[in-house]
Amino acid sequence: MPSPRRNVEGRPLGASAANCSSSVPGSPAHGGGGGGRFEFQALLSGRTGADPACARLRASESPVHRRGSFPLAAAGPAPAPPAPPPEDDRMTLNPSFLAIALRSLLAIDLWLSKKLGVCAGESSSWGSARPLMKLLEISGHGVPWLLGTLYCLSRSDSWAGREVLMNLLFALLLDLLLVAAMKGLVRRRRPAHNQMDMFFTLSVDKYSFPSGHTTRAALVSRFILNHLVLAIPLRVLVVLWAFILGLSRVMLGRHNVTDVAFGFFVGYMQYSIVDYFWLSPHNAPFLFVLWNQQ
Ligand SMILES: CC(C)=CCC/C(C)=C/CC/C(C)=C/CC/C(C)=C/COP(=O)(O)O
Repeated sequence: MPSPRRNVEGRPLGASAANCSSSVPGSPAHGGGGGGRFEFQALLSGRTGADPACARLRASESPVHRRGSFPLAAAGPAPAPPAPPPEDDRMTLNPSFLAIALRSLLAIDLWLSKKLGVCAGESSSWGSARPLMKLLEISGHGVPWLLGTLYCLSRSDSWAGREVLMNLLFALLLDLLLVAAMKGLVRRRRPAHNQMDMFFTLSVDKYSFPSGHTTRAALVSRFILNHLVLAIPLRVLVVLWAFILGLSRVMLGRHNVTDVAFGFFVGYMQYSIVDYFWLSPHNAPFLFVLWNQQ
């Protein structure tokens, strides 16, 4: 004897639902094999069927409604539960499409990051390039940038130079603060193939999203390009440095690709913040007077 149709929870489907001959692919009547498939197909086709009664029945089989878990094939005719309009369904189904897209992106991210992590260890395929990558790492570290800026500020004898350096210092501190906040909020672990042998880290640096080196590289390079008069080859070099530094984070196995991509975006936007709140002797005279008294 053929076994009755069952929904994904294994409960037998009511005859009324199974009999709804549907033009909607993926519906149980279409042989779609369950509410999940129907949900995805409905999402793609953007319609729930011509017959409102059938649409209501199919909607009641969708996982959204299954959560309420009322048995469709309970003995005897049960009154149909009040179903929300199909528009509501589409609104609640959309997030699962987003979840599928995000999960796929994450899977590609992890796969690509592992493939690109060719300097993650001495025995990796590009392990001999690891010392060079670590040198690049130091070139984008917060400590040399902060100490270098403070040193230049102490040696600067022009107001214009001091103004630029003061804003660079502000930019570097803002970057440290924002990246620490984001890492603490997202708490994404570094890739499994990373060796935690980084020079001078903060406690949040056990997390990887976004890459602090990359935000700094994007911020500092945009800052330099906007405030230093440089010959074209040097400008190209600055952009290349930022790009290679970002790439080296993935090659060293420190980060996934999305940490670095988002890091570039964050660093770029941080410069816009710094530019908007640009400190000058007019809007922050106390800073410049304080510095003059040193
Ligand atoms: C010197 C002044 C004015 C202030 C010091 C402020 C301070 C606490 C500086 C700490 C600098 C620091 C340790 C930065 C961490 C850099 C780092 C390892 C980031 C991680 O980068 P990621 O690309 O791996 O995310």
